[in-house]
Amino acid sequence: MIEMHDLVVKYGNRQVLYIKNLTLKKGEIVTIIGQNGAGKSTLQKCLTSLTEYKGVILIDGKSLKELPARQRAQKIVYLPQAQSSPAMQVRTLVSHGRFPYLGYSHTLSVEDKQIVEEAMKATHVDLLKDRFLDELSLGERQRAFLAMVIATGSDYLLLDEPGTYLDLISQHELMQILQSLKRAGKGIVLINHDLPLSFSMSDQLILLDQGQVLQVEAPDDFINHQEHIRRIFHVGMKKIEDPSLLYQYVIIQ
Ligand SMILES: Nc1ncnc2c1ncn2[C@@H]1O[C@H](COP(=O)(O)OP(=O)(O)OP(=O)(O)O)[C@@H](O)[C@H]1O
Repeated sequence: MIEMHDLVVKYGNRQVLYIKNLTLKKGEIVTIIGQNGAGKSTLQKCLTSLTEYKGVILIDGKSLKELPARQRAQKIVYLPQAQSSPAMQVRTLVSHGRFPYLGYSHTLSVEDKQIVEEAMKATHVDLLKDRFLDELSLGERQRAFLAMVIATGSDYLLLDEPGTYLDLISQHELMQILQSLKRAGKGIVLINHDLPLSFSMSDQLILLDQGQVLQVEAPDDFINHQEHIRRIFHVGMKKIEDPSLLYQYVIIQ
């Protein structure tokens, strides 16, 4: 479980995040929604110590600030929205996911190699493993970074718009991968601007506005209390229980 108490982030004198209390659980997909600049990425960055913060973040009962880097990396991994493309092959990038587990020799064990292979298969980059990242399409590169994140085996995966650049089929496959990681007990924390998708695949939604949590509820409860959604996004949401629909939630006027 990730617990946050009195979390404050300031850039200069400007406070961009204040969270009184918030809990994220394992075995759930939680999506952070909100307008541009609401503080979604800042919240994810705090959880991996990429941004300085005041307050308390506990990961499975241990203070994030006191967790050694290696243990932190085994617990929690963050995939930002935009990545650079280091001059390396796909297989090398994905192997980096195993770094927190390597000994002094920095060599991958048979098990590490198997985990890397499985992660590449899951995101369909196994056929691209010898290719260099800067020679890949944006969607192929995104899938390679997702494979690296999966290869970490971390308990919590923080993904900022993981579907960016993915075609429709790859997006759908990504959702299935995330659902299976959730079933395996991982805590998945997403940022997503696609409301129907966020509502359809999440156990909980966190609505952020101007750096503060306005609402934390399951999608069906958001449907029943959607004043904040309407004010912020100027649209409403509706659930349509039709099994032929890919997403059971749609945007309405
Ligand atoms: N390094 C920084 N220095 C100063 N201000 C920053 C910095 N990073 C973010 N901010 C500001 O903090 C606020 C929250 O930014 P954040 O990136 O968390 O928003 P977001 O909800 O993820 O937005 P988006 O949907 O556009 O990605 C914004 O007002 C942004 O301008």
